[in-house]
Amino acid sequence: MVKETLDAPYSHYLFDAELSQKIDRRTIQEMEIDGFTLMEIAGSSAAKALLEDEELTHGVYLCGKGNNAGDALVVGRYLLQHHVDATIVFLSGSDDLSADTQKNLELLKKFDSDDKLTIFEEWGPFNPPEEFDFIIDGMLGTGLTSDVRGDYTKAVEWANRQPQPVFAMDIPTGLHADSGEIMECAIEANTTFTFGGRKLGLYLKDGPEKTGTIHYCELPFPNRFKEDCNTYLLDESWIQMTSPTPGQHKYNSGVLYIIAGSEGLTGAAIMAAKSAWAEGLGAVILICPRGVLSIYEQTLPSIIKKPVGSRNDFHFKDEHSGKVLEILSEKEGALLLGPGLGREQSTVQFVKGTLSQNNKPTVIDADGLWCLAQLEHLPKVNESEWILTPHPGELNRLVPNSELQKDSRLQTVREYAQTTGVTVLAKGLPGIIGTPAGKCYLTNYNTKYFSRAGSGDVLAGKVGAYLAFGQRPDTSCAYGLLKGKQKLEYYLQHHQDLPEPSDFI
Ligand SMILES: NC(=O)C1=CN([C@@H]2O[C@H](COP(=O)(O)OP(=O)(O)OC[C@H]3O[C@@H](n4cnc5c(N)ncnc54)[C@H](O)[C@@H]3O)[C@@H](O)[C@H]2O)[C@@H](O)CC1
Ligand SMILES: [K+]
Repeated sequence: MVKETLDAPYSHYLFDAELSQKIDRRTIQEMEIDGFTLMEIAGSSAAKALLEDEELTHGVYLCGKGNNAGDALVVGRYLLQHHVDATIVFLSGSDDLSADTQKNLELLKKFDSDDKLTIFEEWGPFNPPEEFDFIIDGMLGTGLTSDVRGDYTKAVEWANRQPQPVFAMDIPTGLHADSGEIMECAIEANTTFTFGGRKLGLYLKDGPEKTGTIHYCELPFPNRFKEDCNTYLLDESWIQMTSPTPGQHKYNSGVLYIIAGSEGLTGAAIMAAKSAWAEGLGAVILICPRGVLSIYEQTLPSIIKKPVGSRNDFHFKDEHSGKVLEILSEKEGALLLGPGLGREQSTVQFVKGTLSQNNKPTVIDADGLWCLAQLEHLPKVNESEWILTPHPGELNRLVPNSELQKDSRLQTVREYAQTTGVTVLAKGLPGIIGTPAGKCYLTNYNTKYFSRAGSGDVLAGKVGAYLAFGQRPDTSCAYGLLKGKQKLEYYLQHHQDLPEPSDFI
């Protein structure tokens, strides 16, 4: 199986406000495409999409005084040409608009030949038209620098109360473009048209609750200006999962060793093993304490079982490391360690002893992560490739001082992956993959279904399977996440109730 790379298309690059502004500036200066032209392209693409999808008759345009308002005015002009009335409300007056926005206001007035345009210079006297069928949010975009206050708050609250759909320019007003944080209040958009590059804040924290459908509109930014970007959106539009070609001998198509399970926690090992096996591996080899072997004999007929220790061993102990390393050395392949290991001190020592002499590409999940958090250093052989799959609580335990960075899970994941040289798959909304090279990939779907006990074991099994097929760590994480999404969507299409973790296998 050819190793895939995770090269996102430019449409899936995620920009923070600084990068957006920098690329705008460079395009204007070095490409000599002026800001007015960029605004024209932004607004006209949003207008075109609106005209294709909606039957519109009258819009209320809420405008600030920056370029975000300019985008809204361009939309207004195009729609006016299609006989859609416009009521414009300026929240900070129209005296000191940005230059391109001012120019667009003049232009809009010239296009109004039959009194289809009404303008309010401030919020106070604004009187909504008797009938209107949509609202355009052009109040604040990437230029938001502080909490939303005063008339802006009133306008946001008014818009959110209306039954009519709200279409946001670039990013819903009040949502921070970098963090996805709500700055006191934020527009709840039905659709967000995001220009030139998707804004990070659309996908982080409160973002997904506020944006509605995200519509990306391209601007003529040269690709080379985007190379500073190091965060990308992961979705199935650009990652086609290649299925493995089964090898001639069954061990040719991938071997995954699993070190998991202890008394009372054998379910985790069973879920992980079944999940990995379902991906079509040549062999899944479950290494277990001999005391729990009989449970697996009954439940995992297709899985090879390799017990260690005595019949009285119900969890992994320090002294099992030697035998386990011997088993691991028998075949090429990958390793998944962690689900259901338990938290005995002797297990922590076992994990340390085993990992410090293991060269296999390795996924570490659940109790495996708990054990790592008890150790002063990661017991990692220098060149070995590791994937850690923490949920938010596990991430906090793993990363020293992560309290300080609690506000930015993205930053925590990026820094941890870079400084430790491991790939991190952080579960949560969004799911984040962080690579040793400092790149991050975000998911854009709701992962709440995966937080039920058992789902993490299934995900770890999938990620381990792709690693065993020879995929790179970042690609293995992406495949695991997207496989989960596919299974979830299929389940929700065919059932009324919530999926069980086993439905993701
Ligand atoms: N060439 C460009 O720069 C392009 C910019 N575009 C649009 O322009 C936007 C960025 O424009 P700007 O940089 O002018 O910024 P904005 O239009 O987002 O807002 C900036 C203005 O809002 C004020 N402001 C900031 N925080 C506030 C708050 N909490 N309450 C009230 N007022 C506040 C600022 O003082 C400033 O006057 C993008 O989001 C995008 O919509 C697009 O037209 C594409 C091209
Ligand atoms: K906006």
